[in-house]
Amino acid sequence: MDAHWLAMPILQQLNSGVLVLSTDYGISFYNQFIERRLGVPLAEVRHKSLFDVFTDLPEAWLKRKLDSVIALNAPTFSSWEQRPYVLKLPHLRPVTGGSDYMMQNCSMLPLVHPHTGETFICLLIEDATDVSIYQLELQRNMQALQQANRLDGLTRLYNRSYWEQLLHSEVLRAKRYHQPLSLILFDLDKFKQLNDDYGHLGGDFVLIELASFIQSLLRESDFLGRYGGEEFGIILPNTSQSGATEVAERICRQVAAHQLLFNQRIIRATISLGVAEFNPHRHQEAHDLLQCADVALYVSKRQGRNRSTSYRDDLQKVLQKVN
Ligand SMILES: Nc1nc2c(ncn2[C@@H]2O[C@H](COP(=O)(O)OP(=O)(O)OP(=O)(O)O)[C@@H](O)[C@H]2O)c(=O)[nH]1
Repeated sequence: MDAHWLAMPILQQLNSGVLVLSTDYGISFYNQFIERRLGVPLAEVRHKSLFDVFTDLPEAWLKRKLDSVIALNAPTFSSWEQRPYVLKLPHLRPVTGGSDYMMQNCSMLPLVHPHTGETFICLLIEDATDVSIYQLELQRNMQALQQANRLDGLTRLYNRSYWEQLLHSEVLRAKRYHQPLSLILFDLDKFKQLNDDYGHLGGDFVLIELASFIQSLLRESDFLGRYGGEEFGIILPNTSQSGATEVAERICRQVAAHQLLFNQRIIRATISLGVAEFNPHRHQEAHDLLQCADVALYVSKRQGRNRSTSYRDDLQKVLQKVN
């Protein structure tokens, strides 16, 4: 069977765009897929330059691509992920949730006329709008899920496992670049009593409010996380022990002065804090730093609470005295 008569109807019905160019970028043909979206009949633009008919074409990039198709006599491809579209065409969908223009995969193929030997370039335009929308939606969901996995459900601070990962990375960074790194651990004082006085909801309220209050006192480069029930940690990159001690004392004062209103009752909470600096000569890993901050926090508790203690080697002796 002679199949030539099939070509044109199929070309016109295709659910992809077909655009044929001469080597000087003149339009020789486009099918109905492109004609419908462009809104210009082919007869009006035949032989006109592609760059005069389609606005906003990436001219330099596209000319390089088209010239290479001719020079190498080999096809080339551009995906929507590299460049959202080549031809600026509407996507004809009522709702996309994304761009107003059709996302495109575009193949560029060399063609040679069988009788005249003349060379042409064919652009095959595949509508990738649906795929791009699903993919972007998927990426957004993945990011939201990843973010949710990192956060503590009650306070929306970093949860323990993610905060520990951050601490681990910061310890590696401090070791590698010889930068100071400090850690503050703090714990709400007499929180059991607070829960008894105001109920578990009152306790939760205090945790949520103090988390956001303390977050507001920190630099954006510090990492505040919920370490346990009413215990929290702050990683302070690029901060020496004296700097971290100042931060801890300021937080301690401001928390004690902060009034929380719960069910028309004023709650005053205090915290105890322990500060330690990473010491690359004595600490192997994050765990060693955590231990020092924990000892300092313990001393704050034993010495009466609502205070901050900086780690020193003789703290163990201090503890023995207090005990
Ligand atoms: N409301 C509430 N309470 C919590 C949460 N997590 C832990 N707690 C409570 O926090 C209290 C901690 O009590 P303790 O470890 O005895 O310490 P404390 O009463 O704060 O005493 P000190 O730490 O010695 O000042 C316990 O009663 C826990 O039930 C939470 O998410 N919400």
